[in-house]
Amino acid sequence: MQNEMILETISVTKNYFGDKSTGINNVTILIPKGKITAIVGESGSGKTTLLNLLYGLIRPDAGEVFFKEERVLMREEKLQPAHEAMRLVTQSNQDMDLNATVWESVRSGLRNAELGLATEHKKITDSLNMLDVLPLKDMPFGKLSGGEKQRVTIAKALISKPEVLLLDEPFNQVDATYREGLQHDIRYIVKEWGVTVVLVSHDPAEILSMADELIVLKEGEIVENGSPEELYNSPKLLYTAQILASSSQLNLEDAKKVGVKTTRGTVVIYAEHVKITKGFGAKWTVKQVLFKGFYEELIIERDKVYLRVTNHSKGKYPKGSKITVSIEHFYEFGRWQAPVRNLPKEMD
Ligand SMILES: Nc1ncnc2c1ncn2[C@@H]1O[C@H](COP(=O)(O)OP(=O)(O)OP(=O)(O)O)[C@@H](O)[C@H]1O
Repeated sequence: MQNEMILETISVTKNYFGDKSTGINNVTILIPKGKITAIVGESGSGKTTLLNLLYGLIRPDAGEVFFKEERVLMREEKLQPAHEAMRLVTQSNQDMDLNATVWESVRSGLRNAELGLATEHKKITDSLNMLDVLPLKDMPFGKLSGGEKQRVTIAKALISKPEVLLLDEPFNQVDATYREGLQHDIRYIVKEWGVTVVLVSHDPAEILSMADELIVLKEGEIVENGSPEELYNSPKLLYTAQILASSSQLNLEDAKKVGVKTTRGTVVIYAEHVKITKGFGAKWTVKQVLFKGFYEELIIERDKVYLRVTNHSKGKYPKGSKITVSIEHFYEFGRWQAPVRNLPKEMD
C-alpha cells in the first residue's frame, strides 16, 4: 500500500541574498504521514532552510510547499507564524522562558486560551507524561539539564496535538545516555498519536535507528533518498556513505597498497566491515583507540594508509598492537556511479 503524504515541496528554491551557493535549490520532496523522515547532509547543505520552508517560516524564492495539498501560507500572509497544524522545535530553545516552571512552559504551548481548567490540566499532564517529565513540573526551565530541556520543549510543542512535528537537531544537547530514551519516546509518540516527524540531524547513529525515510541534501540539492537500510547498505554516492557510516576513503594508490583492487576511483570501507585479529608477523598497527561506549573505534595504519575499524572486544587491541586485517566488502565509486559490492579480501 502506498504511504499517504502529508507535506510536499515542489521545485522549492531559497537562496540568501541571491547567492545560489546558499540555501536550497529546486527541491521536490514528499513527506509520508505518520512516519519519521530525517533530512541529513553535511553542515551548510540546507537542512535547516528546508525545515523552515516546510514550516512556512521563510518564503521560497520559487516553488511551493503544500500541507495536505493546500499551499502553506507564509508568516506575512497570516497572523500566526507558520502552520497551525505543525510545530517546530529548534536547537536553541530560544522561545522558552528560563524562569517559568516546567508546567507553565508546557502550558504556554496551548493556542486555545478558552479551554476549561480540567481540560487544560489533563492536556498538560498528558504531554508531560508522554515525555516523562511530570516529576519536574515545578522546576524552573532554566535549571534543567540539556536533555530535560529538550523533553520539556517537545512536550510544549506536542500539547496542542500537532499533525507534524519538525525537529532541528533534537539530540544535540542531550547526553548520549539519555539519547536512546528520547529517541524511543519520539517513536512511541509517532505511533500512539499518529504525529508525523521531520527531523534534521547529522548523527548517523540516531538517524539510522530512528528514521523511516532519509532525504540526503548536498549543496542545497537532494542527492539521494530512501529507507535507512537502502541508503546504508547500497549508497549510490560516496557522500551518502560518508554521512551514514563511520568509514575510511582510500584513493586508487592507497587502495592498491593495502591489497584492495579497484580501477574506478575512491574506495569506501565501512569501519564495521574491517575484521581484525592478532597475529604473528601482522603488518597493521593500532594507532588510536577511540572510546565509543559499548564498543571502540580503532584507527589502524599500514604503509601510511589509515583505516577505521569497529571493535567490540574492548581492550583487546591497545595502541601499538600488531594486527591482521581482512575486509568483508568495500564500495567503489567512480564518477558517482552505483557501488560495486566486493567479496571478502585477505590482505595480509
Ligand atoms: N539567514 C541566513 N542568511 C544568509 N545565509 C544563510 C542564512 N541561513 C542559512 N544561510 C546559508 O545557507 C546555507 C545553508 O544553511 P542551513 O542552515 O540551511 O544549512 P544546514 O545544513 O542546516 O547547516 P548546519 O548543519 O551547519 O546547521 C549555508 O551556506 C548558510 O550559511
